[in-house]
Amino acid sequence: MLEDKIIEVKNIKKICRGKTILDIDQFAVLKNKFNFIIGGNGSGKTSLLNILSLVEQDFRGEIYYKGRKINKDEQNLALRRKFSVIWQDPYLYRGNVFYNIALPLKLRNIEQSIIDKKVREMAGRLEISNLLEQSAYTLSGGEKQKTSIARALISEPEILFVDEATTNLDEESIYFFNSHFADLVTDEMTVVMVSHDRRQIKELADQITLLKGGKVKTTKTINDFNFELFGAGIETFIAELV
Ligand SMILES: Nc1ncnc2c1ncn2[C@@H]1O[C@H](COP(=O)(O)OP(=O)(O)OP(=O)(O)O)[C@@H](O)[C@H]1O
Repeated sequence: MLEDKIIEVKNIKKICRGKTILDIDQFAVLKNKFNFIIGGNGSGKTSLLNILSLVEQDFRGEIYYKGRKINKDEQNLALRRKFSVIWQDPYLYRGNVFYNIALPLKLRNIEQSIIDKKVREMAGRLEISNLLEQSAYTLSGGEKQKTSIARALISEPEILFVDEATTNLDEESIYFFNSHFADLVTDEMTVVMVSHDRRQIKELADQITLLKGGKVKTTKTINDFNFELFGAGIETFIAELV
């Protein structure tokens, strides 16, 4: 059966200062799945994530949302509000943790009593309830990342983009992220994740796309990997790729 494509790009070319950093004929994000983008340093993972999440609209080629072509010259605010991004280096705003988590709901004009309830609920799930009144600037790296995850999830995005969220975290925080992340994401959510973490890939991935030199080297669903590598195990295969 054909998988549902929620985002698709075709004939993508991204050139920076005369250097082609992305050159992709076709790539699709599968709906309600964990889509992993992997590859070595400088292979174009973040550049592709920025295009898929509409953070970057300056590129050659077409991008489609549920089969409908997106006009890159427009702001596409309504569509962007359906997306959330978790960055490698969390960017937090001046103000306390509550303010930071609540912001996406405020921007959507949600009633204050509902905001209070949702923020407390989300903070509880990420085990940062005790930090709600603390200034975001005084948080540790792990606490900052948890706050940014809470902020990304609070608006219940249709697509969650994650760019190497655990790279700067210590072992304990990585363990927390890996063991809680699948539960924080709802079944209706689509996830696009750039990651080097083999455990994450092994435990979460539905589709894996390998980039090399700005090109898609391979895209496969996890079932195809299992079929092809029966006996070898996905871990061995991923080890050779990243
Ligand atoms: N604005 C820019 N100007 C010039 N070169 C750029 C620009 N943005 C990205 N690049 C280059 O494009 C290539 C791909 O970068 P990108 O950040 O997408 O790679 P990546 O796979 O995410 O790498 P990493 O794993 O190191 O984060 C790199 O060689 C990078 O130096």
